[in-house]
Amino acid sequence: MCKGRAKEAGSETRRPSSSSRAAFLLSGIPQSWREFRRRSSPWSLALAVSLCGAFGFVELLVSVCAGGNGSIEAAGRPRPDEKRLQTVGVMTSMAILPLLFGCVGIFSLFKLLQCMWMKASLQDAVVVITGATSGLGRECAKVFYAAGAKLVLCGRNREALEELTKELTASQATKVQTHKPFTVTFDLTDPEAVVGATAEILQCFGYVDVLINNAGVSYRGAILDTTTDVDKRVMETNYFGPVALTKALLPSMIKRRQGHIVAISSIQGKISIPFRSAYAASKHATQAFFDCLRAEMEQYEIKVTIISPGYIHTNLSLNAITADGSRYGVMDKTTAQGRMPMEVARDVLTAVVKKKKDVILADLLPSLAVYLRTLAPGLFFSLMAYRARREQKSKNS
Ligand SMILES: NC(=O)C1=CN([C@@H]2O[C@H](COP(=O)(O)OP(=O)(O)OC[C@H]3O[C@@H](n4cnc5c(N)ncnc54)[C@H](OP(=O)(O)O)[C@@H]3O)[C@@H](O)[C@H]2O)C=CC1
Ligand SMILES: CCCCCCCCCCCCCCCC(=O)OCC(=O)COP(=O)(O)O
Repeated sequence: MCKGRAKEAGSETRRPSSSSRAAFLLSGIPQSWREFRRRSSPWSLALAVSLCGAFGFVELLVSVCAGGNGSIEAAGRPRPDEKRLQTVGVMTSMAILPLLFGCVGIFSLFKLLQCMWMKASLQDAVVVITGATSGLGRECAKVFYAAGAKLVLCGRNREALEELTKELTASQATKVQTHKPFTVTFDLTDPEAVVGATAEILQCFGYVDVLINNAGVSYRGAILDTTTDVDKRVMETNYFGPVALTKALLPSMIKRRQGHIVAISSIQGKISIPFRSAYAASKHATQAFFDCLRAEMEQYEIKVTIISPGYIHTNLSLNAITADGSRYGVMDKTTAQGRMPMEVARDVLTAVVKKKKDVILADLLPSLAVYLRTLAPGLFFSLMAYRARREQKSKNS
């Protein structure tokens, strides 16, 4: 793609006509800035800013050493401490800008290096993503694909997985070497299917480096109205399925003494809110299981990351199941106002690369709620009871 892009840009600018040159000159600062940014790599920008800072700083030192002495001498014979004070004053007032430039430049260079290193560590890594047909899983597929990972995309809907594969291989917006993803279709609630799928997954590349347990379903309902079948279905999808898949893939990871298991949990794996009993229970169980797994797997050098996002703008509420097992089918306001799944997927990638153990990806209020639950449980429970009464009232009216 980079080659393709360079060609396009080259063909546009190789022989600019006088009218296009004039148009470029007249197009104003915003367009020129955009053009400048398009043509210059972030590396050269960061380097330029650092050099500006370094150059400014050196020039300042020279001028203070040379010019500073002259002016002080011309003004008579100042006392040595007066001279020192003047020099320090000039230095501090004039050094701020170049220092700032230097710091920004060095910070940008550091960030770019970090970004490069992060992406490089995923080059050719075998990454399995469950629930890749939709929402966060789909966006994870895009960011890991763009980082050069060898993907195994899992889901229940074969066509959706094939469509995603086509979309990924058609997009070439990456400089790294990419790989055509494999797809494995299975239902996480079917234990036999999970066993079969594990064999298929291992056949794709022979091993797995990263398993992202992302697939999940949410739930809306009052405990008193909810059938146990519904509780089981949510637990099977969000807990027993991912646990079975993880256990089935672990022996091959242990053999290689290498592997990384990721569980996409939820803020609701840390706090429970009313009318989400089955969902919150499944996510609390996820948190507990993968915390235990992390401890047990350390000796085999297998990493475990639990990610607990707040609301994300996906189909989760639409696909949620209700007390009687039917599809909820409503895009909740909280979901619609959630973070963009692409942003969250990037944070997932960062957490994987940095081998984080436990990550909360939520706004301030849900994050504070987690602390409130621990530090002042009584207050938290009262708030949740109030919330339950309020929601019940609005449902009844
Ligand atoms: N959206 C949000 O606000 C938040 C989401 N999360 C978590 O993020 C994860 C992804 O959800 P999100 O993208 O939001 O929701 P979506 O409903 O958009 O995606 C859910 C994915 O899970 C798959 N899935 C559901 N049931 C099964 C099953 N029985 N077997 C196999 N695959 C299944 C779906 O596949 P299919 O196409 O077959 O239905 C789909 O790909 C979930 O674990 C969710 O709990 C966490 C916090 C907040
Ligand atoms: C010190 C002051 C603290 C104030 C805390 C007040 C408590 C406010 C309660 C906030 C509750 C936040 C709930 C967040 C839930 C969430 O983010 O869930 C993520 C999901 O998994 C979404 O699934 P759903 O199906 O429920 O849409």
